[in-house]
Amino acid sequence: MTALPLRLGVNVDHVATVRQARGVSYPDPVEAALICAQAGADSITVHLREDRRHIQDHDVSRLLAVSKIPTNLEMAVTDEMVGIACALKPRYVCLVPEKREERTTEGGLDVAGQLPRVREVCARLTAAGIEVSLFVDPDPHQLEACVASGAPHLEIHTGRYAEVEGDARAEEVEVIASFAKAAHAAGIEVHAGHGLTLGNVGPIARISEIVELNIGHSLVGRALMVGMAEATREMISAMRASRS
Ligand SMILES: CC(=O)[C@@H](O)[C@H](O)COP(=O)(O)O
Ligand SMILES: NCC(=O)COP(=O)(O)O
Repeated sequence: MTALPLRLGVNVDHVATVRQARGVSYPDPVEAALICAQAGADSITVHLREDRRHIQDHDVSRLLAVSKIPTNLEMAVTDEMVGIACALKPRYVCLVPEKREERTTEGGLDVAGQLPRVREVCARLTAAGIEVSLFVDPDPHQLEACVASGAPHLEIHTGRYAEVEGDARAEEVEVIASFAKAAHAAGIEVHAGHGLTLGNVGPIARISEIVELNIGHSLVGRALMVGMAEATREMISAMRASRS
């Protein structure tokens, strides 16, 4: 299959993590988002966690007011978050699982285990004009449920891929590639993200059915060394080099 274009969504959560460490007003994730857009990012991801450990409600509103590229709001499947999304109307919402005590998102959303609820939330968000994505592990059982949910997009959780090495990593690429192919064949737009870095993005960027990567922690870390614009440009180059 001819490779579809590959977009970069930059997740600016951890710019806010540095700000929240001191409870001050800087660094500003919205300012970072504008720099990423200028450097070629296609969208901005922010994860409004229930515990508000990094991104705050006002960050999402300010981002939506000033960003010229789409916002992808990651959020848990709760009534509070659905209310916020329906009021703010980002272009995209990605439904993710959340545990208060976790350091980061540990797995994909169990869509199959709560299909009626996910379907109802997808319908409410869609009625508000929002395109919904589901953050899932590359498990065929979850794909069936994603199709049944009515969500037009899904994002493959690449956390396991990022954690393992050697043969296990090569196997994980196979699992992700066949899941992406099946999801694309089922008419779902396929995204991927979590734990991706300049060093490991290549094999994932090479999967032709994946059209968007959402990358945050490693890119923000790299930006401490080279700046947000350069870190964004470096990632776009690495993605394009693997795609061609
Ligand atoms: C859902 C996901 O994979 C990322 O957005 C990640 O959750 C970033 O936020 P945290 O680092 O707070 O987990
Ligand atoms: N959905 C994944 C994301 O937005 C970024 O994850 P990470 O690069 O911060 O691990």
